[in-house]
Amino acid sequence: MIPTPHIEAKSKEEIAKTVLMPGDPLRAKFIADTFLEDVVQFNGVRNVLGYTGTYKGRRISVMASGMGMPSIGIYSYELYKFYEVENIIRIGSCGGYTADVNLYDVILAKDAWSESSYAKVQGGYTKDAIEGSKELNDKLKTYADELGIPMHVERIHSSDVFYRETSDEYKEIYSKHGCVAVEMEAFALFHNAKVLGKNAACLLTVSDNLATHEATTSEERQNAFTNMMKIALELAE
Ligand SMILES: O=P(O)(O)O[C@H]1O[C@H](CO)[C@@H](O)[C@H]1O
Ligand SMILES: O=c1cc[nH]c(=O)[nH]1
Repeated sequence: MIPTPHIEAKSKEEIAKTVLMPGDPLRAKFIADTFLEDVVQFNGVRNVLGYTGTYKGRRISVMASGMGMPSIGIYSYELYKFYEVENIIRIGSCGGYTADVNLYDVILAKDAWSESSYAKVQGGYTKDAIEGSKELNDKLKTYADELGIPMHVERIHSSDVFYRETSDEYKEIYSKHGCVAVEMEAFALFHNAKVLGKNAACLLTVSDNLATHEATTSEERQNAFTNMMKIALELAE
């Protein structure tokens, strides 16, 4: 089924086997403009921009996921299943749940904990946490070391809700479940990879902190999170 309802690339050859996936389409464009050569845009449907190019002479793609699990659920499923993509690395922003993670720190998700029904509804998976790919995570740890970029390797929270009516639940999610930060997509991405026999990882940059109330601007969230991008780009083949 190519093209798919949400991706207009006409053949699987237009997309590399490894895809970096930020939530923000303009972060995808920023990565293509800043780091890639010989860039070809393969998707513009709904302005969910996707590009393939080379990094240090090696091929890689970058495409946005949109925000939330339903959205990354669609894009990652179509990339894995119909375009035969093997590896998707989410590169997102996150909110810290503890003062131990500072603005701009990079976090590699060991696993994602969630209250979401995504995995149960999609494939009958009833546990509340899913691990990222060990193979991808080992490579990402090596690249972070080689680049001299410090990285936390921790459990994260994938939430369906950005704005909650009460503001203190994060304290229990941190103390009871061990999640050091919150984002909105990794649990669904890890689930899709698991059911389709593919690989997924998630690198995050701390954009704000619920414990300390510090925050970056929307412009910084789009353009300034380059450390996680450089680590992930090393996966180009
Ligand atoms: O910066 P991105 O990758 O979009 O990730 C985070 O930012 C969005 C919320 O502002 C959610 O998508 C969340 O997961
Ligand atoms: O999902 C997210 C992302 C960044 N910051 C948050 O508080 N939540």
